[in-house]
Amino acid sequence: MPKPARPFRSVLYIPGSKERALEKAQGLAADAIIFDLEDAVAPEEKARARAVLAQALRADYGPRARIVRINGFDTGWGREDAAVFAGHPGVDAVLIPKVSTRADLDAVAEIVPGKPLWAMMETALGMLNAAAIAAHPALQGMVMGTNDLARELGARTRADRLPMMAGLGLCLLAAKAHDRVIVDGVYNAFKDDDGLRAECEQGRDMGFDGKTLIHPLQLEIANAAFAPSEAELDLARRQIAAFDAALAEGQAVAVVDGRIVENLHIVTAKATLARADAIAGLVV
Ligand SMILES: CC(C)(COP(=O)(O)OP(=O)(O)OC[C@H]1O[C@@H](n2cnc3c(N)ncnc32)[C@H](O)[C@@H]1OP(=O)(O)O)[C@@H](O)C(=O)NCCC(=O)NCCSC(=O)C[C@H](O)C(=O)O
Ligand SMILES: [Mg+2]
Repeated sequence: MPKPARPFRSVLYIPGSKERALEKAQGLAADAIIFDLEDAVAPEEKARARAVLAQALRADYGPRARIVRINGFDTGWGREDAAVFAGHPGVDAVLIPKVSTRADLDAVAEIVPGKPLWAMMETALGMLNAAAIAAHPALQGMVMGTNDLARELGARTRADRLPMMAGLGLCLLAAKAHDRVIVDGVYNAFKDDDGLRAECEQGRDMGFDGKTLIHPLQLEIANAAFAPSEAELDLARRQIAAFDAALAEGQAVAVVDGRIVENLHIVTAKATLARADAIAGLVV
């Protein structure tokens, strides 16, 4: 499934059972919303949340991408979740939790034919199978589930996320190799702005498209971190101008700010400008 050109800087989870939050999200500056039926919904609330969400998704969420996280097929709810949202016009994609193998995607694709699939990458086996998962023809995006991954690894929370690096790296490589969207895991301390900012910057440096979030307070920081900065845009424009001038003189290399600029840097520069245009095109 080709990667959409739209931005995914901020991807906000909303429990499918919380009517007030579902309504509030129609006015929030999130690039995408994950409507959650899995971990954020208590077992006794699962059936009600499914019905509430099916109704809520008839509302206008504007340009925000609408992704429904269903329960796993190893639970009593997953298949019914998939069936209810398969043909729902308010659903852009279905997110499958704890994807470990390509067969996990096949099972859901059978019930939601034609709907783009997203995969929660949060099991040790999923990390090892990331390339095969990313190659699935129905897959559009990957979401890091760093809480579940930490649990499986028995890892401790560290500000530098060292225990996560192998998994994050494997999934990034897989997503990039197959041109899929990939968004980073959540930052649990939702009132800690400095911690969130640092983790967003780290994710941006690594190449993630954006970050999953759990609270509206986190939107502004993620939107800023995953958008090109003014300095990046200025550099991109100057690189393109300098390279065009070099080409006009029969040269394949220009120099900007003491660094060489070749065709491959122009690809990045143009992608930076395109990302800014896509963000500007969002009216939220
Ligand atoms: C974390 C929360 C439980 C906090 O809830 P609450 O105490 O109600 O927050 P506030 O009072 O500060 O809320 C202020 C207003 O904002 C709205 N709100 C809160 N959260 C959201 C949200 N996520 N989306 C939209 N709107 C939201 C409230 O309704 C208030 O509105 P108003 O009444 O107008 O003032 C809560 O934020 C929450 O439930 N967050 C989501 C938790 C969640 O989805 N968890 C599951 C995903 S994380 C995960 O599973 C990752 C992965 O799988 C892994 O393994 O890592
Ligand atoms: Mg999880």
